[in-house]
Amino acid sequence: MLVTQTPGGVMMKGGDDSEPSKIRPGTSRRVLAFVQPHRGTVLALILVTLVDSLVIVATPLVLKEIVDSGILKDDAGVVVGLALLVAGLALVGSVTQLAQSALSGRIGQGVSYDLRVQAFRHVQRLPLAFFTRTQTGALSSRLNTDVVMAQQALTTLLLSATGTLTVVLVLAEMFYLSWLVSLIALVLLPVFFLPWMYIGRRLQAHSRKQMELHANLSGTIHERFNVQGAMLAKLFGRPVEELAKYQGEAEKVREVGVRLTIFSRLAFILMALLTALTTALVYGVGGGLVLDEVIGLGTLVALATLLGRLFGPITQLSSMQANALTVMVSFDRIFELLDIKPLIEERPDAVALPAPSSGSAPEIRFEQVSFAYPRPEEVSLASLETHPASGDERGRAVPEVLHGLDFTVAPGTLTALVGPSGAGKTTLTHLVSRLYDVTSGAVRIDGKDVRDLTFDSLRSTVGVVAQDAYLFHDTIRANLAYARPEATEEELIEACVRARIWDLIGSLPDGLDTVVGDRGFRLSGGEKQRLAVARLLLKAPAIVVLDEATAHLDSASEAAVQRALKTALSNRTSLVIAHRLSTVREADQILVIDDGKVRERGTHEELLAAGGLYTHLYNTQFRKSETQPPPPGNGHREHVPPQGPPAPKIRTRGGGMPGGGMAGGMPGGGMGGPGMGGGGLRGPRVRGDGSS
Ligand SMILES: Nc1ncnc2c1ncn2[C@@H]1O[C@H](COP(=O)(O)OP(=O)(O)OP(=O)(O)O)[C@@H](O)[C@H]1O
Repeated sequence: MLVTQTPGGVMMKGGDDSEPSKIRPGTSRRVLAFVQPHRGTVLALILVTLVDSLVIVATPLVLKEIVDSGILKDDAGVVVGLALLVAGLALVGSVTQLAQSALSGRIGQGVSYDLRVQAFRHVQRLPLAFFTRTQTGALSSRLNTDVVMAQQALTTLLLSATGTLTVVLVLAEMFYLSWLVSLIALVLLPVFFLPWMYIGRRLQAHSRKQMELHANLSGTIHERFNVQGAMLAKLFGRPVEELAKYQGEAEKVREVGVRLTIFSRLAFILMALLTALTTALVYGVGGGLVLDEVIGLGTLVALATLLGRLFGPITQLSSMQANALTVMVSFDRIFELLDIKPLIEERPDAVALPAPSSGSAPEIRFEQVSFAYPRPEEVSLASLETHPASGDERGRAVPEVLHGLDFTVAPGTLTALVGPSGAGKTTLTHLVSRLYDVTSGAVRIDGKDVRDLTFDSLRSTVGVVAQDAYLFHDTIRANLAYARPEATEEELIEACVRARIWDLIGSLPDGLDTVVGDRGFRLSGGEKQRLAVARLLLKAPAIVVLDEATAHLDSASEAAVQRALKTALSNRTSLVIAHRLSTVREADQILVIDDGKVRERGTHEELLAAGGLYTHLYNTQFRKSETQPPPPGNGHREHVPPQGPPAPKIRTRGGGMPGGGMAGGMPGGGMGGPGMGGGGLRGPRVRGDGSS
């Protein structure tokens, strides 16, 4: 282990094939803070080691007495009595050794548990921007490999530190018995010490390398063999090249594994050889001293026994420095993660948003909102990015994506966002749920800046349905209950009925207990979105942010999704990134976003009449999204009522009836199916519907 002092800390290089790591100042203090809660166990470990060391030094003394006072004096009683004592000491020694392992394990595992939990809690608090830059494999390696390394090195370090006590006591006893034989016994130690140090370093470097390689392998498997990765690889991948790359990595694992085995065995052989050679030397020289009657036979036996207990702890001492540095490096890599400041935090004086009174919905207000995505160095670690932002990028100013947005979404109304790709629509919606915070200006809900609200109240007020709904690899029930764990079976079913997905779930052999597959891939796009709507309905937020699916669903599925969404949006304030004509026609307000600004605003008719960017978008995008009448439902798809002529646009106030029957959640009712107007998202609005 090469250690260099640098102005900013200590550099450690663990061998040719391991990267040098810089330990930042203050790391040892932080490591000690983690050990501090376990100081009682550390004390117990020291006490147990003391008992063990006493047993180790007592046994040779008893053996000496067996020889000198028993065997040489022909006293069978002494021989038997002392032999029983040796057996008793051996038993005590076994118990203390077991206790030593248990205690050092408890400390090491306890510290790694604290570290793991603290790191997980911290990563949970990091903003979305962190996850957009970080490679999951690198993060999981930091949370697993480094924690394991820290734990293993800390456990070994504790054992070797307490082992010092044994070395001191054994050496003291050896010199007390015969300083001459003891000196001779230690003569070979320096010869073996250097190879030992070398082997220790290689062992450590190789085991670190092996952990990194395993992390790489599991990263590759995770990326290539999740359902989306597998699909991409099947469609575009080059299996031969990919296999060759994997083989290359697996080969490195094999090579490092072989070297690890050889070096571990070498360490063992070296130690056995040293003990054997020293024993030979001690008997050779000590035997002569016995013949010359300088020392007694019992003393020689005691010395030879002590030798066997000396080299183990000495070997551990030789790797103490390396272990201490591994502890520091591993901890420091986790501290680095813990030191990323969560950009988006709940203020200490945050207030809960009062729940809207029944039948009312909150207002959303964007007040001169400008936004730039955070700079890489504010949100992530270069070492966790697959292709770390270059030094240039990390220092550079980031361009503003949204500029001075100023608009209001009135309570209970639907605002549709339209605009060219990359205009900033998704970014804008992220500011409502605080996935990002504004750079200047404010987003307010019922007059309150979202940054002043508690996370809990914001989460329960704002519900989001993304374009590609994410589902955990779990049962439908677990995925739904994620929104509201306390939901009853009846509530789950009701949400599914209202989201137009119960027909499907009810027809599955396992019903709600069906596993949806990785990321919900066993469901169609439309089914997944309806499941996401059911999840939203269970959560029952007062504000809905929705990104309409652009993917082409078949028309029956499309109709079902539209009607599910209609239920989801009724009586709620909604901000919808619109991709369908039916949605923009139904919207109370359309905001045309272009280059991060609101270019035009108004209703569908007003904007068409103005003949600006909206008219262009209408001609190029929305007209195309008009859906054809759906075919009759089948098997998995729910029944869709026959399509009538496009229904006139119906506006209702105060929960009026026409066409808005969907809000009640009854399948099949509604505004005459999907398509222009009739398939719109609007259910009955309670208030604030100000259009003609
Ligand atoms: N995480 C991010 N970090 C940095 N820039 C981003 C990030 N996400 C989006 N951008 C940039 O912000 C701008 C607005 O993107 P946004 O996704 O909001 O557009 P959009 O209008 O929703 O587009 P689309 O309709 O194609 O989804 C784009 O220039 C995009 O490249």
